[in-house]
Amino acid sequence: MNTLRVAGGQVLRPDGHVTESDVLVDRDAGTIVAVGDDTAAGRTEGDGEAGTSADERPDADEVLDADGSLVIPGLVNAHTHVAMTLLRGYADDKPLDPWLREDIWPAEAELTPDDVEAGAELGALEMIRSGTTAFADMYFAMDRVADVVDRAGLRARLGHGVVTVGKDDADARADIEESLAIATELDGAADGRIRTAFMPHSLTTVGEEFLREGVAAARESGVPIHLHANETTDEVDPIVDERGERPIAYAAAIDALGPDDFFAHGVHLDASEIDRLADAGTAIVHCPASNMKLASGMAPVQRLREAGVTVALGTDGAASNNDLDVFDEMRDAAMLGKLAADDAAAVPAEAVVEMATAGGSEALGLPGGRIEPGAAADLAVVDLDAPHLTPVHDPVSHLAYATRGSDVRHTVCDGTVLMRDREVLTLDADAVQERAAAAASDLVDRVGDAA
Ligand SMILES: N[C@@H](CCSC[C@H]1O[C@@H](n2cnc3c(=O)[nH]cnc32)[C@H](O)[C@@H]1O)C(=O)O
Ligand SMILES: [Zn+2]
Repeated sequence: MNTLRVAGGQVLRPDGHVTESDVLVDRDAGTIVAVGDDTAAGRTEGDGEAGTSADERPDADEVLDADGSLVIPGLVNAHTHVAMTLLRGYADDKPLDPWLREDIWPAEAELTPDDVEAGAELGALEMIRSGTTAFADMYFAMDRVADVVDRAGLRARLGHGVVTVGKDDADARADIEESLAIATELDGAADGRIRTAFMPHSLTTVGEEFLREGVAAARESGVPIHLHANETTDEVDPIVDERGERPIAYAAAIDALGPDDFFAHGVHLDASEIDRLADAGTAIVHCPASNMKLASGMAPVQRLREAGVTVALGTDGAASNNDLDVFDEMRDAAMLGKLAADDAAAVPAEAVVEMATAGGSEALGLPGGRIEPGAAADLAVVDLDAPHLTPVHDPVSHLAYATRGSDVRHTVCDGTVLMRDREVLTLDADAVQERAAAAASDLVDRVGDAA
């Protein structure tokens, strides 16, 4: 067996407890084979090594030193538009609708596939650096994004975002076809690390007949559905006015509410919608930073979780966040969840850590999210040796409230080390940053010329 040992750290186990353990990984299979309790005998279960220091354990083909560190499942960013890193800080301080129409969509109209690739590379770099190993992406030029995911070594669920409002029937249909085609073509790419979804942008930006057609085709090929739902009152009210039903009821009526589907935001949900989501098994991806920045509102996270809805976390695009750091998202989710519930006990530390790990994997239907034998070897190793992480009364508290993405020292996905001692191995960090900055500056020039 070709092995990787993550040695000498404290490990976050699926039950939320932390133990001093090594994690042994089968690099070829990309899975965890053993998690040892470094108890009196100092042995690693299933591996039989004595409790010696990392350097003295020659049995593994590769060793990652996790001394003084916390080993956690790689984080899951369950909703983003990763190439929007190019638009980070481009347009701020506006509500969703004018922000999209006046600033973002005109800029995206000038984006080339090369730009999308440059932005996706920058996003991949940022995610690896901050311990994220899996993400869901809704954008365009997705073949380029898939290529970046493959090279970067990440895991992803990818889809082409469809918008039909303002388009004639032929263009609208072409956008739907593109999303369905991409979902078929890219599924299983990057040695199976890439899965796909049909991704209509939202229930208001895609017309009903197109939604029905696309969803029916997606169901036929077994492809899950991802869309923005109940993000703002501007989006909910017209559906209620025109149809006399809430958005989640509408989603159910067009067969878009299934157990493998995952909806972003879910800010403005009433009790009947929460029940419907729970009954259908559709997950909600909570994006607290984006919801605060665009003043969209506060998602009822505590109520969703109590109802049994799977809740994951997403950053949304870097233009509405403005970073891809899931540690920030955990803290924001906890803070905002308490404020929304008017209860400091709501959305506690364990809940946000679960949402960022197992909840994310479950929502996306991707492996990972748990450190246990047989699970995918997707890991982040957090360096606890920092003033803002001292002392360590409770590591889970630190993950939710004090850790930053820059505290991650190693990142592993599918058994491959993507970052070792803060050096990203799969991407040339300097080149990626330079290329993205140049692409963004050219883009702004082109948008200016087009205006
Ligand atoms: N094929 C579509 C592309 C849609 S991709 C997904 C879209 O979601 C947009 N987006 C980013 N953040 C948000 C958000 O918070 N809510 C709704 N849309 C967003 C993003 O800018 C992008 O235009 C077209 O022809 O325009
Ligand atoms: Zn979004």
